[in-house]
Amino acid sequence: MLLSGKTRADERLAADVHYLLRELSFEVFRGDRIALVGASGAGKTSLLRLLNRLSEPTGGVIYLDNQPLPQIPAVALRQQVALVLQESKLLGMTVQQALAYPLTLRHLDKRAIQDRIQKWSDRLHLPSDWLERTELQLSVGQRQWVAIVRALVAEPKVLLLDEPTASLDMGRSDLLLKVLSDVAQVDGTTVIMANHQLELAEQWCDRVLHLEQGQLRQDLTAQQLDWQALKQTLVAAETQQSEEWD
Ligand SMILES: Nc1ncnc2c1ncn2[C@@H]1O[C@H](COP(=O)(O)OP(=O)(O)OP(=O)(O)O)[C@@H](O)[C@H]1O
Repeated sequence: MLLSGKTRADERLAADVHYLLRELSFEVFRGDRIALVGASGAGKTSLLRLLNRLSEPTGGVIYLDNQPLPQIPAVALRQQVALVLQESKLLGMTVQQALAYPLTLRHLDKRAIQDRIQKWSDRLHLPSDWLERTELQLSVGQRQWVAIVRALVAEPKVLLLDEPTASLDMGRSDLLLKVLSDVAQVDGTTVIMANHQLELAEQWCDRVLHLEQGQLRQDLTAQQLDWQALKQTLVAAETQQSEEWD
């Protein structure tokens, strides 16, 4: 997957236009485990939304396997690039229906759908008594877990996660990071995870994209990155923001 080109301000409009993301250019590869980090408001969610075409860029092009995203039909794109947002909805479906939905869109037969759901429910220790529940009968963390299972059931090429551990307890966070490592290393899935919890990012990722005010400040391997300096930069940016908000 490649995001290239520059979202440049039209000079006439420059004074009026505020770009959420600017001059971003990077390429990600099969099996990458990428932590997307940055202070609150840096543009992490906006970038994830662009990568699965929930939003459109005002300039520049995003490619998946050399194909510009707008040339890929929406259903085909969503099968290849799955996004788990911070607050996921099951859209009135039961958990079972929500897990089956992306697979029915692919016209898999009932048996194959059930096998796939069973496989990922086992890998992610999804309790079977959740399957008949609706989102009203799930806690925020449980809903988040179902959304993660739903994304994995689809077995996408690229998995995008926005703060997936924010509502999870430590046991589930650890299990998630282990499964995400496995899908990247064994299945070749590219995983991009926005995460405020740097200690989790550090133990899991092999590469870091650091956004600052909508621009890519660092694109480094986990080994190259100075984690202590990154932490200080993020704390300073968030302190400055909270002073501005007060
Ligand atoms: N729909 C929108 N319209 C206008 N501005 C928006 C919209 N969505 C987000 N923003 C602004 O874009 C900037 C980036 O927001 P974004 O949610 O991408 O940041 P983030 O890095 O994910 O933050 P957080 O860590 O708090 O989730 C912020 O200044 C935000 O206020």
